Amino acid sequence: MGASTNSLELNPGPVVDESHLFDFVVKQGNGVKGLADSGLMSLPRRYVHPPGERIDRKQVIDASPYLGAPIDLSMLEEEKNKEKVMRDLCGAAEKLGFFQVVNHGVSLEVLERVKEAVHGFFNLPPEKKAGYLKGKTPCPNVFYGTSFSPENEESLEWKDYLSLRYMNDDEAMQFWPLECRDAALEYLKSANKMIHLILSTLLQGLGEEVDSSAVNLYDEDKTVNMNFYPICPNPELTVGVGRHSDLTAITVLLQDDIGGLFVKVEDKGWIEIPPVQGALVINIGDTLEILSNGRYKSAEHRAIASSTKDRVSVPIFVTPGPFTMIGPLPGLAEKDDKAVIYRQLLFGEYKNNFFGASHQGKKSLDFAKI
Ligand SMILES: O=C(O)CCC(=O)C(=O)O
Ligand SMILES: [Fe+2]
Repeated sequence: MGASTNSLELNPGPVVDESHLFDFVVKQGNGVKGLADSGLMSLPRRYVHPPGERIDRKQVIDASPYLGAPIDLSMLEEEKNKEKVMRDLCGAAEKLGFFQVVNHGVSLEVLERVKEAVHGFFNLPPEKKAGYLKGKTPCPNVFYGTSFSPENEESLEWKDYLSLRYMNDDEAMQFWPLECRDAALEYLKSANKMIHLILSTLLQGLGEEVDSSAVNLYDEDKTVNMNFYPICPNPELTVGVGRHSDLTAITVLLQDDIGGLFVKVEDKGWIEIPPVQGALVINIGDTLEILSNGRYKSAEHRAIASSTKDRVSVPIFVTPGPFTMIGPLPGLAEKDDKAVIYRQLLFGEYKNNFFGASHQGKKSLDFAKI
């Protein structure tokens, strides 16, 4: 390893100089990948999370009572099966807020290519990735980073990411890193139809007051994130991504075959979403919980790194544009015989608040509560 990529003196052991570590990982852009590559034997203290925040696999409960079989989306096009599939999708959104889908229109080849592209980008030399750090990146919709909000976090997360917000083809062709550009665009474009279909189905499930064309408002903005969780010396002491809910309407998540994604079942415990070859994970985000006045659940989830392999995941975050108002849809509270629990606010306000704090479970939703 050259001196330029490893300015950190890594004595194996849990304590390394704190400010030097932060500079090396966050500011210089070496990321946790840089730490992992430096031959670290044990987890630096800054990555150790309090015991209650760690994922103890022994405490994970059986998923089968809560997570159904992957839903076959092609059946939405068959008259005789349509009603049942709609009920399955809306039921999963109401109960767990997480489900898996198959026959979703994104081919296996596209899924494989995008996972490979994540490895391609994160295996670049650190100085190349650092060119995309916030403050250096030539395009504000394309940035590379580590953890979630390092400046606001007591304990850091064992994850690097590249965020690609789609505005138009010209911008993507010019600014998305070559190592992953085409694969990410192909993935996003082939997922668009499915995203629209799932969101319209979920909005229709909220009742006839909802005009299904409203879906265009809520899937206007899409960001592909490439998450990279390098091999970790002590994954049981840290988190890859801490307990959080997404700010989205829905998130489409591709995970690789390593596993390590956990979802909270309220009052019961945590289940693991098992990797299923060719399936995509869909989860409800805060926006849809707010629009549905709490009927659909934005589920708390988290992920863990592996001690033997680099793990990748590729979420597509589907959100309204910043100037779209979000709030419980008209008539819904009366229909569900419930009080109105969320206020009306601009999605942009919600987003600013969301990214201004560290991951703390579903606390993000408090900002929209009445
Ligand atoms: O890596 C995963 O499986 C989950 C990632 C995630 O929750 C996120 O990026 O919001
Ligand atoms: Fe998430």
